[in-house]
Amino acid sequence: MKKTLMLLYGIIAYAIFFGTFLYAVGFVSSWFVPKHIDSPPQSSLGFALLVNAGLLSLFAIQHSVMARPAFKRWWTQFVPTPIERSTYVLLASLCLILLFWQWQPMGGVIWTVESEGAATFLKSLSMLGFGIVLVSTFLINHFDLFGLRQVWLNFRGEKYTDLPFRTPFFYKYVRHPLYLGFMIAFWATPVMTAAHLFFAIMTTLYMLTAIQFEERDLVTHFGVRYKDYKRSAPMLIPFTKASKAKKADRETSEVTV
Ligand SMILES: C[S@@+](CC[C@H](N)C(=O)[O-])C[C@H]1O[C@@H](n2cnc3c(N)ncnc32)[C@H](O)[C@@H]1O
Repeated sequence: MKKTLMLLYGIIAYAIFFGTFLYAVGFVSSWFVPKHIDSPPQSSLGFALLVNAGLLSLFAIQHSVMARPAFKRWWTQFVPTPIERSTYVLLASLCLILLFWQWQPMGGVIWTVESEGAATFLKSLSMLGFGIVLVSTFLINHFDLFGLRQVWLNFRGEKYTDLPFRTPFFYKYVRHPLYLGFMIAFWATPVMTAAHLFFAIMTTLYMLTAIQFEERDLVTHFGVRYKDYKRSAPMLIPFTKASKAKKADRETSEVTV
């Protein structure tokens, strides 16, 4: 019974996540959804900046703090391990739903691309970005990232096994294709408003920070394989050299010699 309830919880959390992801596409692209990033402004610029910064920070803190191994060790004293990831996914979705609901549009256009061809190109690029995000989750393991694998294994009475280190497809070219996909999706727009620009800057800064924490954990978890990967694949921009990692490595070996 308990296992069935956990499976149900995982499925509901996943469904809420998936709906939130679809809404996010509409929210950022100002398509189809009742409230989007550039809905008509209702408050002063100062108030809007304050509220939006708060909403984005809440998501960033939830997403980063709850993903750290130390937090997970502490938290699983209270939350059963099989539903830890589903709960993380559910809380992240709730933070995003709050953001969509309370977002304060700002008005003010920073740039507009007049050419119809260029505008279509930018819109398509943004969709491609979201596509890269979705494909990347499947390259790592979509059902594990969103908690379904954990509740399914638990339901079947099977032991959870950690995901192996993998570098399929996009991961051969960059170490963080999922974040790169989001950056493309958020920056590629024919009409860049103040609200959209603020969203793009804040989320990009957040992802650049999150990468630092994530890579520290990945080096601890995968050891030398991830260190080698940092030397061979660039962080975000394909076909650039992973020079920073090389330099850091050189400095480490100079210190240890
Ligand atoms: C939300 S995903 C983002 C992955 C990556 N930062 C990206 O942008 O594509 C985060 C999870 O992916 C896992 N992960 C990241 N790179 C990986 C790799 N090369 N092989 C296996 N798991 C990986 C980490 O354990 C982390 O829990």
